[in-house]
Parts: sequence; C-alpha cells; structure tokens
Amino acid sequence: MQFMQNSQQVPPVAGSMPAIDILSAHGLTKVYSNTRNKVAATALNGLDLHIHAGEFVSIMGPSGSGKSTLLNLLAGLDRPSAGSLFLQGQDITQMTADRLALFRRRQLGFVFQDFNLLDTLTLGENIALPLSLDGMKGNTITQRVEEVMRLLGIEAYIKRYPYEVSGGQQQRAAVARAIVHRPALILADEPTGNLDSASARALLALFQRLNRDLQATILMVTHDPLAASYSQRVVCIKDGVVFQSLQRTGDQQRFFQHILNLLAQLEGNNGLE
Ligand SMILES: Nc1ncnc2c1ncn2[C@@H]1O[C@H](COP(=O)(O)OP(=O)(O)OP(=O)(O)O)[C@@H](O)[C@H]1O
Repeated sequence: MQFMQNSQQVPPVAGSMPAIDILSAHGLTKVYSNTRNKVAATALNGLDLHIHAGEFVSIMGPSGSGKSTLLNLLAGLDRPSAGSLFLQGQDITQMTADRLALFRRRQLGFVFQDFNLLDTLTLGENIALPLSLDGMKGNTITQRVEEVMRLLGIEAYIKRYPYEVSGGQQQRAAVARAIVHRPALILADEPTGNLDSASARALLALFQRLNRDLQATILMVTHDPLAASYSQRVVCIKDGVVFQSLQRTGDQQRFFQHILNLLAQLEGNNGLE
C-alpha cells in the first residue's frame, strides 16, 4: 500500500524536507457573525499554514485559539470569510458543494475522537464504506479492506461489530477506514482522547509507521504534548494565527521537552485543555 501515487507528489528524499505542499493556507480568516446580538467572533485571523507531502504535523493551542475552526475549514465543512486554502494544489474555497464533497471523499481521511464507526455495520463493512461510495467493484474492495486490516493488525475482527471489540481496536478500524482509499491528507481530531494510555501509544506509533513507511501525510489536532511528540512538527495556534512552529530535531523525549517549553511560553498556559 502506498499513499504517494499522484504525479504531483514525490516521496521525500531521506534526510531532507519534502518540498511538495499538500496543504497551503494563506490569510485564512473566519469570522462568526452572531445576528442575534450582532457580536462577531474572529476565530481565525489571517492564518498561514503549509503542510508538505509526507509530513506528520500536530496542531496545538489554547482553548478558543481556532483549532476546531481550522479543522472544519480543512475538512471542507465550513467556508472561510477570507483567504485561500489549497489542498493538493486546488483551492477548495472556490469549489462548488458537489465538487467539494467528492474532493473530501477522495482526498481526505478522517479520524475522530469518538471513532464514528457505524454500529449496524461490521468493522469490515465500515472500512469498505469509502470504496463502495466511490463505486469500486466488490472483489477489489474485499482485497483492499483485507490488506489494510492486516496492515493494522485487526484482520481477525473483520466480521465483528464495533461494540464487540475494544476501544483501541475500534480506533484502528477508524484509521483503516481513513486510509483505505489512500487519501492525500489524514485529518485526526484528538484521536487518542477516548483511549487508555496503552491504546493511545499504540495508535500514535501506528501513525508514525504510516507516516514513515507509507509517506502518509497526517495533520493531528491534540491537546496532549506527549501525543504531539510522536509527530515531526508542532504548529501552535493562538488567537487565530500561528504562534510558533516547532520542528523535531532530536529524539522524542527531547522534542517532548521542547513542546512543553513552547506551551509554557503561551500566555495563560493553563488554557490548554
Ligand atoms: N459557531 C460559532 N459562532 C460563534 N463563535 C464561534 C463559533 N465557533 C467558534 N466560535 C468562536 O471562535 C473562537 C475559536 O473557536 P474554536 O472552537 O475554533 O477554538 P478551539 O481552539 O478549537 O477551542 P477548544 O480547544 O476549546 O475546542 C472561539 O472564540 C469561539 O468562541
């Protein structure tokens, strides 16, 4: 299984930063206007962000800094008030609703805090969904589902329903569903929030493996500095703009310490919840 298939994408050269932008946001602004009390809230205030192909990036920031708003815009669930947002070289802010829905289905993979698996479908059927929605043939779907379940070590549970497996196994199935169609970008929203610490570490190690071995590009929103230390770069948002971007240089323990230092720099560090 390989994520880099598009001619626009090239695998990163070992030891150097990959140069192709999967995501490129310029002056991204979102103002929520409340018609009732006529008070506007600026959630994003001209944010610039670039994510290269093959990067694993964490987004952090205090409560109310704009993380969810950013994720909603990246997911195409909401439109910005101003600015451009290029994914795979296409400005999704200019797409019609239909094109955006197709783009989202093909190019993005989502992993949520509460897994979002359908209870009435088996794990195998849940994972098959993005492929069947895209009209793929049954045999090919079966092959792809089995391949991805093997990759994630959950092939034994293909016929089980979500309520018949553990939280960690459900989240692995959710990751399988997010990657089965080989999206350009995986968006993860607090993916470890509902997992015990052992399952959380296993999931983060899995993200690292997908990133390292398959060059999957991952953007993860997290409040947890330990979770963020599994990624290669932390982008800290404050008041709707990028406060600082921190690249991992040494080992994970050292990066974890750098992240803690960065969080300590943020005004009202106790707002990180
Ligand atoms: N639908 C909305 N209407 C009005 N204001 C909103 C709306 N959604 C978010 N906001 C405001 O926009 C700002 C950014 O909110 P957002 O939810 O993006 O922050 P966040 O960083 O995800 O916070 P948290 O970590 O608490 O989830 C906040 O001031 C919030 O009150």
